[in-house]
Amino acid sequence: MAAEIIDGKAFAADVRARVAGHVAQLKGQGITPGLAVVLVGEDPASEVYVAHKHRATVEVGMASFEHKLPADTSEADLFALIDRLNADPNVHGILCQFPVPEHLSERRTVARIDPAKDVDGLSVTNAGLLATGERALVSCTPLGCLMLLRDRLGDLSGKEAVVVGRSNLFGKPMAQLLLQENCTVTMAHSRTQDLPEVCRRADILVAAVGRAEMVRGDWVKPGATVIDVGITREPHPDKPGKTRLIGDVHFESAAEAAAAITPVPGGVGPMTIACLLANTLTACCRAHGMPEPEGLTA
Ligand SMILES: NC(=O)C1=CN([C@@H]2O[C@H](COP(=O)(O)OP(=O)(O)OC[C@H]3O[C@@H](n4cnc5c(N)ncnc54)[C@H](OP(=O)(O)O)[C@@H]3O)[C@@H](O)[C@H]2O)C=CC1
Ligand SMILES: Nc1nc(=O)c2c([nH]1)NC[C@@H]1CN(c3ccc(C(=O)N[C@@H](CCC(=O)O)C(=O)O)cc3)C=[N+]21
Repeated sequence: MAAEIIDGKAFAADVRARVAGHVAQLKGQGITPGLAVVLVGEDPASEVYVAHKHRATVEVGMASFEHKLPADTSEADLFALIDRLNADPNVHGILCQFPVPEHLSERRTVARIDPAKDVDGLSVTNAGLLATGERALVSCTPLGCLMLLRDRLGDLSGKEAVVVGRSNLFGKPMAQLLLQENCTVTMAHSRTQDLPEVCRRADILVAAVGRAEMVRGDWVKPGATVIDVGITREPHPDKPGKTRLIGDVHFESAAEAAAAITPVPGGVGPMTIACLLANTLTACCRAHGMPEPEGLTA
């Protein structure tokens, strides 16, 4: 294997430590950043993520507000909670865990959240601010990927970047961030013709599709940096009853060609939660008219 493995877990720990330092300072001034996480229904995977987020929030010294609502919660009741959180000065960030039950709409839910507290960066306002190059709250996973890329490559100007996947949560904001860094950006998706050939152009290859091991080693340009965002959970081949996580990239073969690659787990995933905390800190600083934390925004 040739590639260096990008340790997202260690990098995320560093981000969280930096966030904790800022939080301690703010607390000295009587301000405690607060994050509210809303979970509707009882999806087991979501429960695990929400528990992770709660622990990480408390660990950096922030206030964590967890709101678990039953699966049959009406839109009116969900919106009433969001309205209360929007108005609560102790809450600086609001995240509604997705997916929400069928009878609710993610789009309408996101639209209800005050854009200044939209730490997922999903609102039309934040997406528009990012696209026009203005100060936004940026979706946590792309922000985490950008931090890893800057750390590894420094200046990204002129690099060929290919983003596979075009979701509002990841692909689109990732492409916007790379464009802002002066990359030449290609967005690929399910209708892209000859995806392997498109991927082979990339100095920076980012895969966020949700198809286990789709990106093969011969899709990777020698020396490229490969960021694997995809997460597929499947039964563990050796441990009955257990599951394991698989990325969108076939790790062994891609690592032969790449100069650097993120693993799954331990790559992008931990950065998502670290950046959620960073965004909450950023939203808190903005709410109080204070300077933003350096190195923790886009
Ligand atoms: N590590 C982390 O923190 C996070 C991980 N994820 C993971 O990233 C993955 C993507 O998430 P998300 O963006 O929300 O997913 P979506 O399902 O919203 O989007 C998937 C994208 O992949 C494209 N796609 C599907 N099949 C193919 C194919 N055969 N070839 C090329 N492109 C294809 C789709 O194209 P089209 O638009 O044409 O349908 C779509 O744009 C998932 O595995 C998810 O679990 C997501 C968020 C955070
Ligand atoms: N409103 C909303 N915003 C999100 O950002 C959001 C969401 N809903 N719903 C679900 C997806 C998925 N997601 C992940 C977060 C952390 C890890 C993570 O920490 N992964 C670890 C492994 C964790 C494990 O072992 O299960 C890793 O890759 O190393 C993964 C995925 C955020 N999402």
